[in-house]
Amino acid sequence: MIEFESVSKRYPDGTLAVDELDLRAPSGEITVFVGPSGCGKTTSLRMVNRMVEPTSGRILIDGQDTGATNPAQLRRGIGYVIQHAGLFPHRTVVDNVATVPYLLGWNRKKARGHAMELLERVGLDAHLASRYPAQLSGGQQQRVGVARALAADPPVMLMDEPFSAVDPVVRESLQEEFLRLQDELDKTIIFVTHDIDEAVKLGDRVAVFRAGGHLAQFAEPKDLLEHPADEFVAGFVGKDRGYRALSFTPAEGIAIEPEPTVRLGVPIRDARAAASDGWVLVVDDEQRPQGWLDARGSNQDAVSADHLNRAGTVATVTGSLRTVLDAALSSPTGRGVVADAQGRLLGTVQAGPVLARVDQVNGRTRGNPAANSTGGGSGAGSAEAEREGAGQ
Ligand SMILES: Nc1ncnc2c1ncn2[C@@H]1O[C@H](COP(=O)(O)OP(=O)(O)OP(=O)(O)O)[C@@H](O)[C@H]1O
Repeated sequence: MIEFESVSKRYPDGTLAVDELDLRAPSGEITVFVGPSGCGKTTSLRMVNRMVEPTSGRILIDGQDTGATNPAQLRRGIGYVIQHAGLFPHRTVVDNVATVPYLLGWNRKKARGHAMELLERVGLDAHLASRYPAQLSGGQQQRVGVARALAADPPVMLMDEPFSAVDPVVRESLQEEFLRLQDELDKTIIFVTHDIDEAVKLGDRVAVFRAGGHLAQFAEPKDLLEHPADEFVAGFVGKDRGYRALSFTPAEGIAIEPEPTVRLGVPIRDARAAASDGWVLVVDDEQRPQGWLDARGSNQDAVSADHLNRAGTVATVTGSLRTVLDAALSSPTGRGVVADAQGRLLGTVQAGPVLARVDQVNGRTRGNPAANSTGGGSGAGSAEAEREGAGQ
C-alpha cells in the first residue's frame, strides 16, 4: 500500500502544487489520479519515488517511510512509465528493456532473455527487439516503456499519462492489454491521466484533484459517477456521467426478445420467409451471430457470408448495460444482438427498453449537483517528464 500522510509540496517559486494530501493506494490495485491540467497530479506521483521531495508530510510504501529510504534503492522497487515512453534513443528496444537488469548486475544473456520475455508479454513481436525506438510506432514505444518499467519486477508502478500520446484506437488496445497484464501481475499502481474516461475504465479507485493540489474526491469509479461529491467533481466527470455509469450496471435482467435466424448456406427464400422486417440475423452452426442480411434486396441463391451487414456490436449478457445500449444503437435493424458468455445468440434488445433502464439509472443520480461543464485538460506538462527519462 502507498500512503500519503498530509503531504504538501510548495515549489521554490511559491507555487503550492499539492495541499495536505491524505490518500491510500491499496496494494495490487490501480489508483488513478485525474484532474484538470496543473492540479498537482504529476507532482503527487513523483513524490512517491522522490523525484520531487515533499515540503511536509510523509509517504509510506508498505509502512516504510520513503523519506528515510535511499532514493536509488527506493526507485529499484518502483517502475516508472511516462508519456512518449522516454526511451533511450541510441539503445535498441531489447537493450532499453534490459536497462535495469544490467544496472542490477545481471549478465547480458540473462538480462536480454528476460527482456525478450517481457516484450512478448506486452504484445510486441520479437523481430522489433533489434530496432531503435525511432523505428517504432507511438503505441509500440509505449509498450516498450511498460516492458522496461516491469523489467525489475517492481511491486509498485507509477504511470504518468502513459497512453496519452497515441491515437484513440491504439490507446484503447493499450488500455485493454494493460488491464489484462495487471490481472496477472497484481502490481500496486498509481496512474495519472487528465481523461475521465480512462480514469473510470482503468481505476479500481479514482482520486479527482482540483486546482491548488486539493483532493476533491477519492472513490470507486461507480461511486464517483453516481455520487459526485460536489459541483466541481460533477462538472469534471461530465454531463454524460449517467451514460458512463451504465458501464457499471449489469445488463442482466434486461428483457431479451427471441430473434428469428437462418444459417449460412440456406436458400435465400428461407431467409425471406424468416425475415420479419426484411432483415434476418444469420448465425453459424453453433448459433454464433455472423451478421444481418437484408433479404429483400438480395438476389443471390443462398445466404453467403459475403453479403452480410456486419455493422453493429454484439453485447454479452454478462456485460454492462452500456454494451447492450451500444449494440442496439449501432445495429442496422435497431435490434441489438445479445449473446451468452460463449458467444451464442440469446436474442435481441431494442433501444427503447434499454433507454428505460438508462432513465432508471439516471433517476438515481438526479439528486446530485448538476453537471455544468466537461472537465479535462491539455495534458501538457510532460516535457519535463521526458527530460527526466526513465527515472530508474
Ligand atoms: N518545478 C516546478 N516549479 C514551480 N512550479 C511547478 C513545478 N512543477 C510544477 N509546478 C506547478 O505546480 C502545479 C502542479 O503541477 P503538476 O505538473 O503536478 O500538475 P498536473 O496536474 O500533473 O498537470 P498536467 O496535467 O498539466 O501534467 C502547477 O501549477 C505547475 O505549474
